Amino acid sequence: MNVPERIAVIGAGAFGTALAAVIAIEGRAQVTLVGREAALMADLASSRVHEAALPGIALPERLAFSADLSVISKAGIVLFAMPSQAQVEAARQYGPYLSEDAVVVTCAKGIDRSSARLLTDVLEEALPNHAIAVLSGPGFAADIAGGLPTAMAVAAGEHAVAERLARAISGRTFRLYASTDRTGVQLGGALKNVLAIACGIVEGMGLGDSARAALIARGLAEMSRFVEAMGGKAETVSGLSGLGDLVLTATSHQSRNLRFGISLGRGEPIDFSRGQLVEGAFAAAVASRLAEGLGVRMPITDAVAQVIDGSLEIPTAIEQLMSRPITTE
Ligand SMILES: NC(=O)C1=CN([C@@H]2O[C@H](COP(=O)(O)OP(=O)(O)OC[C@H]3O[C@@H](n4cnc5c(N)ncnc54)[C@H](OP(=O)(O)O)[C@@H]3O)[C@@H](O)[C@H]2O)C=CC1
Ligand SMILES: O=C(CO)COP(=O)(O)O
Repeated sequence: MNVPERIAVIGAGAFGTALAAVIAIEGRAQVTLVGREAALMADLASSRVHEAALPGIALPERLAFSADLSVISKAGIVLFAMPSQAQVEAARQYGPYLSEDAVVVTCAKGIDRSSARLLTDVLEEALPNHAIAVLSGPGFAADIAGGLPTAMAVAAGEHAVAERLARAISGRTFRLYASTDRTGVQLGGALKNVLAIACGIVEGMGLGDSARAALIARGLAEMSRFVEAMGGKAETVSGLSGLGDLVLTATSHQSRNLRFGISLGRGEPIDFSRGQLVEGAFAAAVASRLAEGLGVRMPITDAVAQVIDGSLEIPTAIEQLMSRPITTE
């Protein structure tokens, strides 16, 4: 008889809670959602609803909640579901509690800003004795937790590890595809957020759906160039964590990145105090800098980075994008 996997999901925000819930509901793995606020975890255990992160969605009875870090040491699979810029700190905080053979899976969509390195690289350096994987792809936390059909990719250095993760985490409504392209899978998630901001700007300015489609197609082209230059595979970009997530995030108002772009395009003040995480606002500048160093053209990402840092006005950005030299596709 197979022993059920023990899985710890660290980070009790929208995505961590959704992942923990969708894995727990299958009953094949023992899942604990680990948050850093003991009072919240106790409340979740009794109410079975995370009103702040996933309002109105019932969390399964089988899901355990804890703020006690010792539960991490019982897990063979540990998901890091906190934002990108908190992942390095998380490795420091939770590394000492990991069991010897635990696989760590980053579920964030971004690039480490302070080091300008991939999340899997910084995690590997911080946790050298652990296999580091990445889970990314199209899927809003509310859809996943609500039991709507969703599919994502999980990539590890070794195919057997990626397959083990895909089997342990997938269920009837949430399906994972195994990959060994960690670079492609994580950059797909990081870059689609930047492109979703660009699509939001276009929507906020009322430039039309044709402009959005052009941005998606040209954005995908620059994403492919960048992923290949960083050592990933162009074919990953045409999969779930590339085209799939780009189409979702660039078109759905559920996306925080798209909504952020819409506010920029309308010239509305941006209120970060509402606690809305906009990963693309962090990734734009670092991707743009990395691309420049690699000699890769990323005009849309560059423009988003400059609009966010205030060095480029939106009308000028659009004029620049439209007046680039005529080239082949
Ligand atoms: N929401 C979604 O639909 C999806 C999100 N993602 C990705 O998942 C990541 C997280 O996003 P999301 O869940 O939406 O964000 P939220 O803002 O909803 O939640 C982030 C959570 O991370 C917690 N956190 C931050 N730092 C730490 C830490 N050091 N240790 C433990 N917990 C920590 C926060 O805790 P506290 O409240 O205590 O600050 C908060 O609960 C992002 O990279 C996002 O791109 C991926 C797919 C879908
Ligand atoms: O990554 C997501 C869906 O796949 C969530 O997108 P936002 O972070 O823009 O809300």
